[in-house]
Amino acid sequence: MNNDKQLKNWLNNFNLNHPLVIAGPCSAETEEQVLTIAHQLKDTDTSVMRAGIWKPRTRPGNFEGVGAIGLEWLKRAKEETGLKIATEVANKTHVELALKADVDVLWIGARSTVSPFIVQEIADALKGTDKIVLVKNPVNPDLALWLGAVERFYTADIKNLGVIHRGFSTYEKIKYRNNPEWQIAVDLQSRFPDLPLIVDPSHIAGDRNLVFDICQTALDLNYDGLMVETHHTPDKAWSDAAQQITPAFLDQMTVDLKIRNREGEDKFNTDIKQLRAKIDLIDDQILEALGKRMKVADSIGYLKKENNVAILQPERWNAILQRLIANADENELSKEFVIRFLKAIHQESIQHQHKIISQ
Ligand SMILES: O=C(O)C(=O)C[C@]1(C(=O)O)C=C[C@@H](O)C=C1
Repeated sequence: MNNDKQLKNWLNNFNLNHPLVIAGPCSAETEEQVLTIAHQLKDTDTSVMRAGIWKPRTRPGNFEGVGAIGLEWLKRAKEETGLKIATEVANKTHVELALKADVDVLWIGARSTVSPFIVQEIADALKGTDKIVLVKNPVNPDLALWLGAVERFYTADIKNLGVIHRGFSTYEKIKYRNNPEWQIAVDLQSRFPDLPLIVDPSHIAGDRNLVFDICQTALDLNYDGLMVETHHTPDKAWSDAAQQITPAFLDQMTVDLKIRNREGEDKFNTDIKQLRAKIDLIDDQILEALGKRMKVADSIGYLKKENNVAILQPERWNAILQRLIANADENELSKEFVIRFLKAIHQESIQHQHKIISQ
Protein backbone atom coordinates (compact mmCIF):
# COMPACT_ATOMS: atom_id res chain seq x y z
CA MET A 1 0.00 0.00 0.00
CA ASN A 2 1.34 3.44 -0.96
CA ASN A 3 0.22 6.87 0.04
CA ASP A 4 -2.30 8.24 -2.41
CA LYS A 5 -4.35 11.47 -2.42
CA GLN A 6 -7.42 9.31 -3.01
CA LEU A 7 -7.17 7.94 0.52
CA LYS A 8 -8.69 11.24 1.65
CA ASN A 9 -11.65 11.12 -0.73
CA TRP A 10 -14.21 9.84 1.75
CA LEU A 11 -13.24 12.53 4.26
CA ASN A 12 -13.36 15.27 1.62
CA ASN A 13 -16.83 14.08 0.68
CA PHE A 14 -18.07 15.21 4.11
CA ASN A 15 -17.31 18.74 2.86
CA LEU A 16 -16.47 20.08 6.31
CA ASN A 17 -14.70 23.29 7.23
CA HIS A 18 -13.64 21.76 10.55
CA PRO A 19 -12.24 18.39 11.69
CA LEU A 20 -14.56 15.40 11.40
CA VAL A 21 -16.38 14.80 14.68
CA ILE A 22 -17.60 11.33 15.60
CA ALA A 23 -19.41 11.37 18.93
CA GLY A 24 -21.76 9.27 21.00
CA PRO A 25 -21.85 6.98 23.98
CA CYS A 26 -19.28 4.35 24.78
CA SER A 27 -22.16 1.84 24.74
CA ALA A 28 -25.71 1.89 23.48
CA GLU A 29 -27.72 1.23 26.66
CA THR A 30 -31.40 1.79 25.82
CA GLU A 31 -33.30 3.08 22.81
CA GLU A 32 -34.22 6.20 24.76
CA GLN A 33 -30.57 6.86 25.68
CA VAL A 34 -29.41 6.49 22.05
CA LEU A 35 -32.13 8.80 20.74
CA THR A 36 -31.65 11.42 23.46
CA ILE A 37 -27.93 11.63 22.75
CA ALA A 38 -28.50 11.66 18.97
CA HIS A 39 -30.86 14.64 19.25
CA GLN A 40 -28.43 16.48 21.52
CA LEU A 41 -25.61 15.88 19.03
CA LYS A 42 -27.65 16.89 15.99
CA ASP A 43 -26.89 20.61 16.29
CA THR A 44 -23.20 20.23 17.14
CA ASP A 45 -20.29 19.74 14.71
CA THR A 46 -20.91 15.99 14.89
CA SER A 47 -21.31 14.22 11.54
CA VAL A 48 -21.28 10.62 12.76
CA MET A 49 -22.87 9.12 15.86
CA ARG A 50 -20.93 6.29 17.48
CA ALA A 51 -22.13 3.66 19.96
CA GLY A 52 -20.67 0.32 20.99
CA ILE A 53 -23.11 -2.56 20.65
CA TRP A 54 -20.78 -5.47 21.36
CA LYS A 55 -18.48 -4.60 24.24
CA PRO A 56 -15.99 -7.25 25.21
CA ARG A 57 -14.53 -5.91 28.47
CA THR A 58 -11.16 -6.44 30.06
CA ARG A 59 -12.68 -8.80 32.61
CA PRO A 60 -15.91 -10.81 32.28
CA GLY A 61 -18.90 -10.06 34.45
CA ASN A 62 -19.33 -6.41 33.46
CA PHE A 63 -21.92 -5.02 31.05
CA GLU A 64 -21.00 -6.50 27.66
CA GLY A 65 -23.21 -4.50 25.33
CA VAL A 66 -26.84 -4.77 24.26
CA GLY A 67 -26.07 -6.71 21.08
CA ALA A 68 -27.80 -6.52 17.70
CA ILE A 69 -30.91 -4.74 19.02
CA GLY A 70 -28.71 -1.65 19.41
CA LEU A 71 -28.37 -1.48 15.63
CA GLU A 72 -32.12 -0.84 15.38
CA TRP A 73 -31.76 2.07 17.81
CA LEU A 74 -28.86 3.51 15.80
CA LYS A 75 -30.88 3.19 12.60
CA ARG A 76 -33.68 5.14 14.21
CA ALA A 77 -31.22 7.78 15.40
CA LYS A 78 -30.02 8.14 11.81
CA GLU A 79 -33.57 8.45 10.46
CA GLU A 80 -34.54 11.05 13.04
CA THR A 81 -31.38 13.22 12.96
CA GLY A 82 -29.64 12.62 9.64
CA LEU A 83 -26.41 11.76 11.47
CA LYS A 84 -24.37 8.93 10.00
CA ILE A 85 -23.87 6.00 12.38
CA ALA A 86 -20.83 4.03 13.52
CA THR A 87 -20.14 0.95 15.60
CA GLU A 88 -17.34 -1.48 16.38
CA VAL A 89 -17.21 -4.85 14.64
CA ALA A 90 -15.04 -7.64 15.96
CA ASN A 91 -15.98 -10.69 13.90
CA LYS A 92 -17.76 -11.85 10.73
CA THR A 93 -21.19 -11.99 12.36
CA HIS A 94 -20.89 -8.42 13.62
CA VAL A 95 -19.95 -7.30 10.10
CA GLU A 96 -22.92 -9.06 8.52
CA LEU A 97 -25.35 -7.54 11.02
CA ALA A 98 -23.83 -4.06 10.75
CA LEU A 99 -23.93 -4.11 6.94
CA LYS A 100 -27.54 -5.28 7.04
CA ALA A 101 -28.38 -2.36 9.32
CA ASP A 102 -26.63 -0.01 6.85
CA VAL A 103 -24.13 1.25 9.42
CA ASP A 104 -22.03 3.92 7.67
CA VAL A 105 -18.78 3.67 9.58
CA LEU A 106 -17.34 0.48 11.08
CA TRP A 107 -14.37 0.59 13.38
CA ILE A 108 -11.97 -2.15 14.37
CA GLY A 109 -11.09 -2.10 18.08
CA ALA A 110 -7.58 -2.11 19.51
CA ARG A 111 -7.95 -5.66 20.78
CA SER A 112 -8.90 -6.87 17.31
CA THR A 113 -6.11 -4.98 15.53
CA VAL A 114 -3.55 -7.00 17.47
CA SER A 115 -4.73 -10.22 15.83
CA PRO A 116 -4.02 -10.69 12.11
CA PHE A 117 -6.41 -13.70 12.18
CA ILE A 118 -9.36 -11.64 13.33
CA VAL A 119 -8.42 -8.67 11.12
CA GLN A 120 -8.35 -10.98 8.10
CA GLU A 121 -11.74 -12.47 9.05
CA ILE A 122 -13.26 -8.98 9.30
CA ALA A 123 -11.57 -7.83 6.07
CA ASP A 124 -12.90 -10.88 4.20
CA ALA A 125 -16.41 -10.20 5.50
CA LEU A 126 -16.18 -6.56 4.41
CA LYS A 127 -14.55 -7.26 1.03
CA GLY A 128 -15.29 -4.53 -1.52
CA THR A 129 -17.61 -2.54 0.73
CA ASP A 130 -17.95 1.20 0.20
CA LYS A 131 -18.53 1.71 3.93
CA ILE A 132 -15.94 3.68 5.88
CA VAL A 133 -13.63 1.42 7.88
CA LEU A 134 -11.52 2.90 10.68
CA VAL A 135 -8.73 0.88 12.27
CA LYS A 136 -7.82 1.65 15.88
CA ASN A 137 -4.20 1.24 16.89
CA PRO A 138 -3.32 -2.11 18.46
CA VAL A 139 -3.10 -2.17 22.28
CA ASN A 140 0.68 -2.53 22.09
CA PRO A 141 2.85 0.22 20.58
CA ASP A 142 3.62 -1.48 17.28
CA LEU A 143 3.30 0.63 14.13
CA ALA A 144 3.92 -2.34 11.81
CA LEU A 145 1.00 -4.24 13.35
CA TRP A 146 -1.26 -1.21 12.97
CA LEU A 147 -0.27 -0.67 9.34
CA GLY A 148 -0.48 -4.39 8.68
CA ALA A 149 -4.14 -4.32 9.70
CA VAL A 150 -4.82 -1.31 7.45
CA GLU A 151 -3.15 -3.14 4.56
CA ARG A 152 -5.35 -6.20 5.05
CA PHE A 153 -8.42 -3.98 4.53
CA TYR A 154 -6.81 -2.17 1.61
CA THR A 155 -6.01 -5.50 -0.02
CA ALA A 156 -9.64 -6.57 0.50
CA ASP A 157 -10.55 -3.68 -1.78
CA ILE A 158 -11.84 -1.44 0.97
CA LYS A 159 -10.82 2.02 -0.14
CA ASN A 160 -12.63 4.23 2.38
CA LEU A 161 -10.09 3.70 5.12
CA GLY A 162 -8.83 5.64 8.10
CA VAL A 163 -7.08 5.12 11.42
CA ILE A 164 -7.98 5.96 15.00
CA HIS A 165 -5.32 6.70 17.58
CA ARG A 166 -6.58 5.57 21.01
CA GLY A 167 -3.27 5.21 22.84
CA PHE A 168 -1.35 2.16 24.02
CA SER A 169 -1.70 -0.04 27.09
CA THR A 170 0.93 0.36 29.71
CA TYR A 171 1.69 -1.34 33.00
CA GLU A 172 3.25 1.83 34.33
CA LYS A 173 1.17 4.31 36.32
CA ILE A 174 0.72 7.39 34.13
CA LYS A 175 -1.82 10.19 34.11
CA TYR A 176 -3.55 8.72 31.07
CA ARG A 177 -5.51 5.50 30.79
CA ASN A 178 -3.54 4.68 27.64
CA ASN A 179 -0.15 6.12 26.81
CA PRO A 180 -0.56 8.32 23.71
CA GLU A 181 2.97 7.68 22.34
CA TRP A 182 2.28 10.48 19.85
CA GLN A 183 5.45 9.67 17.97
CA ILE A 184 3.89 6.48 16.58
CA ALA A 185 0.95 8.35 15.07
CA VAL A 186 3.30 11.05 13.79
CA ASP A 187 5.38 8.34 12.07
CA LEU A 188 2.24 6.84 10.56
CA GLN A 189 1.24 10.26 9.29
CA SER A 190 4.66 10.83 7.73
CA ARG A 191 4.34 7.56 5.82
CA PHE A 192 0.68 7.99 4.84
CA PRO A 193 -0.04 11.74 4.92
CA ASP A 194 -3.36 11.25 3.14
CA LEU A 195 -4.71 8.41 5.29
CA PRO A 196 -7.29 10.12 7.53
CA LEU A 197 -6.09 10.11 11.14
CA ILE A 198 -8.59 10.50 13.95
CA VAL A 199 -7.84 10.86 17.65
CA ASP A 200 -9.86 9.08 20.33
CA PRO A 201 -9.13 11.34 23.31
CA SER A 202 -11.57 9.45 25.55
CA HIS A 203 -9.61 6.21 25.55
CA ILE A 204 -6.26 7.95 25.74
CA ALA A 205 -7.45 10.02 28.71
CA GLY A 206 -9.71 7.75 30.73
CA ASP A 207 -10.70 11.01 32.40
CA ARG A 208 -13.00 13.66 30.93
CA ASN A 209 -10.84 16.48 32.33
CA LEU A 210 -8.00 15.55 29.98
CA VAL A 211 -10.08 15.22 26.82
CA PHE A 212 -9.79 18.83 25.64
CA ASP A 213 -5.99 19.00 25.89
CA ILE A 214 -5.57 15.72 24.03
CA CYS A 215 -7.82 16.99 21.23
CA GLN A 216 -5.78 20.20 21.00
CA THR A 217 -2.49 18.28 20.82
CA ALA A 218 -3.95 16.11 18.05
CA LEU A 219 -5.12 19.13 16.07
CA ASP A 220 -1.70 20.76 16.52
CA LEU A 221 -0.29 17.59 14.96
CA ASN A 222 -2.56 17.83 11.94
CA TYR A 223 -5.12 15.13 12.82
CA ASP A 224 -8.22 15.01 10.65
CA GLY A 225 -10.85 14.27 13.24
CA LEU A 226 -12.00 13.48 16.75
CA MET A 227 -13.93 10.49 18.05
CA VAL A 228 -15.23 11.51 21.45
CA GLU A 229 -17.33 9.48 23.87
CA THR A 230 -20.37 11.54 24.66
CA HIS A 231 -23.32 10.78 26.97
CA HIS A 232 -26.27 12.86 28.16
CA THR A 233 -25.64 11.75 31.77
CA PRO A 234 -21.98 10.66 31.74
CA ASP A 235 -21.76 9.73 35.41
CA LYS A 236 -24.60 7.28 34.97
CA ALA A 237 -23.08 5.61 31.89
CA TRP A 238 -23.00 1.81 32.01
CA SER A 239 -19.39 1.72 30.78
CA ASP A 240 -16.42 4.13 30.83
CA ALA A 241 -18.35 6.74 32.86
CA ALA A 242 -15.27 8.74 33.91
CA GLN A 243 -14.18 9.55 30.37
CA GLN A 244 -17.47 10.58 28.75
CA ILE A 245 -18.50 14.21 28.23
CA THR A 246 -21.91 15.72 27.55
CA PRO A 247 -22.95 16.85 24.05
CA ALA A 248 -23.06 20.43 25.39
CA PHE A 249 -19.45 20.15 26.56
CA LEU A 250 -18.45 18.74 23.19
CA ASP A 251 -20.20 21.63 21.45
CA GLN A 252 -18.26 24.18 23.52
CA MET A 253 -15.05 22.23 23.02
CA THR A 254 -15.31 22.46 19.25
CA VAL A 255 -15.64 26.24 19.60
CA ASP A 256 -12.63 26.52 21.95
CA LEU A 257 -10.29 24.17 20.09
CA LYS A 258 -7.83 25.91 17.83
CA ILE A 259 -8.00 24.36 14.42
CA ARG A 260 -4.74 24.53 12.55
CA ASN A 261 -4.85 25.09 8.83
CA ARG A 262 -3.04 22.50 6.79
CA GLU A 263 -2.16 25.06 4.14
CA GLY A 264 -2.97 28.44 5.64
CA GLU A 265 -2.26 31.76 3.96
CA ASP A 266 0.85 31.75 6.02
CA LYS A 267 2.56 28.45 5.38
CA PHE A 268 5.52 29.31 7.57
CA ASN A 269 3.32 29.79 10.63
CA THR A 270 1.47 26.53 10.04
CA ASP A 271 4.70 24.60 9.52
CA ILE A 272 6.48 26.03 12.52
CA LYS A 273 3.52 25.39 14.81
CA GLN A 274 3.48 21.75 13.82
CA LEU A 275 7.23 21.36 14.25
CA ARG A 276 7.08 23.07 17.64
CA ALA A 277 4.28 20.79 18.73
CA LYS A 278 6.55 17.84 17.86
CA ILE A 279 9.41 19.38 19.84
CA ASP A 280 7.10 19.86 22.85
CA LEU A 281 6.17 16.19 22.74
CA ILE A 282 9.78 15.07 22.56
CA ASP A 283 10.78 17.44 25.38
CA ASP A 284 8.01 15.92 27.52
CA GLN A 285 9.38 12.46 26.75
CA ILE A 286 12.95 13.50 27.63
CA LEU A 287 11.86 14.97 30.95
CA GLU A 288 9.73 11.93 31.75
CA ALA A 289 12.67 9.62 30.96
CA LEU A 290 15.01 11.71 33.13
CA GLY A 291 12.52 11.53 36.00
CA LYS A 292 12.46 7.75 35.64
CA ARG A 293 16.26 7.58 35.59
CA MET A 294 16.45 9.59 38.82
CA LYS A 295 14.05 7.18 40.50
CA VAL A 296 16.44 4.33 39.64
CA ALA A 297 19.37 6.40 40.95
CA ASP A 298 17.35 6.89 44.17
CA SER A 299 16.97 3.11 44.55
CA ILE A 300 20.74 2.72 44.09
CA GLY A 301 21.16 5.46 46.72
CA TYR A 302 19.14 3.44 49.28
CA LEU A 303 21.15 0.32 48.43
CA LYS A 304 24.41 2.20 48.91
CA LYS A 305 23.19 3.58 52.23
CA GLU A 306 22.29 0.11 53.54
CA ASN A 307 25.65 -1.29 52.46
CA ASN A 308 27.71 1.76 53.33
CA VAL A 309 29.00 2.18 49.77
CA ALA A 310 30.34 5.48 48.33
CA ILE A 311 28.10 7.55 46.06
CA LEU A 312 30.68 8.26 43.37
CA GLN A 313 31.63 5.16 41.41
CA PRO A 314 34.26 6.36 38.91
CA GLU A 315 34.57 3.06 37.09
CA ARG A 316 30.86 2.80 36.41
CA TRP A 317 30.64 6.49 35.52
CA ASN A 318 33.45 6.13 32.99
CA ALA A 319 31.83 3.08 31.47
CA ILE A 320 28.58 5.04 31.00
CA LEU A 321 30.45 7.92 29.39
CA GLN A 322 32.42 5.69 27.02
CA ARG A 323 29.38 3.72 25.97
CA LEU A 324 27.27 6.76 25.13
CA ILE A 325 30.09 8.78 23.55
CA ALA A 326 30.52 5.85 21.19
CA ASN A 327 26.82 6.23 20.24
CA ALA A 328 27.02 10.00 19.66
CA ASP A 329 27.80 9.78 15.95
CA GLU A 330 25.02 7.34 15.24
CA ASN A 331 22.54 9.82 16.73
CA GLU A 332 24.09 12.76 14.90
CA LEU A 333 25.12 14.43 18.16
CA SER A 334 28.51 15.95 18.94
CA LYS A 335 30.64 14.13 21.50
CA GLU A 336 31.02 17.41 23.44
CA PHE A 337 27.28 17.76 23.77
CA VAL A 338 26.85 14.15 24.91
CA ILE A 339 29.53 14.64 27.58
CA ARG A 340 27.97 17.90 28.84
CA PHE A 341 24.53 16.35 28.94
CA LEU A 342 25.69 13.22 30.77
CA LYS A 343 27.68 15.25 33.27
CA ALA A 344 24.58 17.26 34.16
CA ILE A 345 22.60 14.05 34.66
CA HIS A 346 25.36 12.47 36.74
CA GLN A 347 25.54 15.54 38.94
CA GLU A 348 21.80 15.48 39.56
CA SER A 349 21.97 11.75 40.30
CA ILE A 350 24.75 12.33 42.86
CA GLN A 351 22.72 15.11 44.49
CA HIS A 352 19.72 12.79 44.79
CA GLN A 353 21.84 10.06 46.37
CA HIS A 354 23.54 12.53 48.67
CA LYS A 355 20.15 13.56 50.05
CA ILE A 356 19.25 9.91 50.62
CA ILE A 357 22.53 8.93 52.29
CA SER A 358 22.55 11.89 54.62
CA GLN A 359 18.96 11.35 55.82
O1 LIG B 1 25.87 3.09 39.30
C1 LIG B 1 25.83 3.70 40.37
O2 LIG B 1 26.47 3.35 41.36
C2 LIG B 1 24.98 4.88 40.50
O3 LIG B 1 24.78 5.36 41.59
C3 LIG B 1 24.41 5.53 39.27
C4 LIG B 1 25.30 6.65 38.77
C5 LIG B 1 24.48 7.26 37.58
O4 LIG B 1 23.67 8.18 37.80
O5 LIG B 1 24.63 6.76 36.48
C6 LIG B 1 25.48 7.68 39.81
C7 LIG B 1 26.64 7.80 40.52
C8 LIG B 1 27.85 7.01 40.25
O6 LIG B 1 28.98 7.80 40.21
C9 LIG B 1 27.73 6.23 39.03
C10 LIG B 1 26.59 6.14 38.30
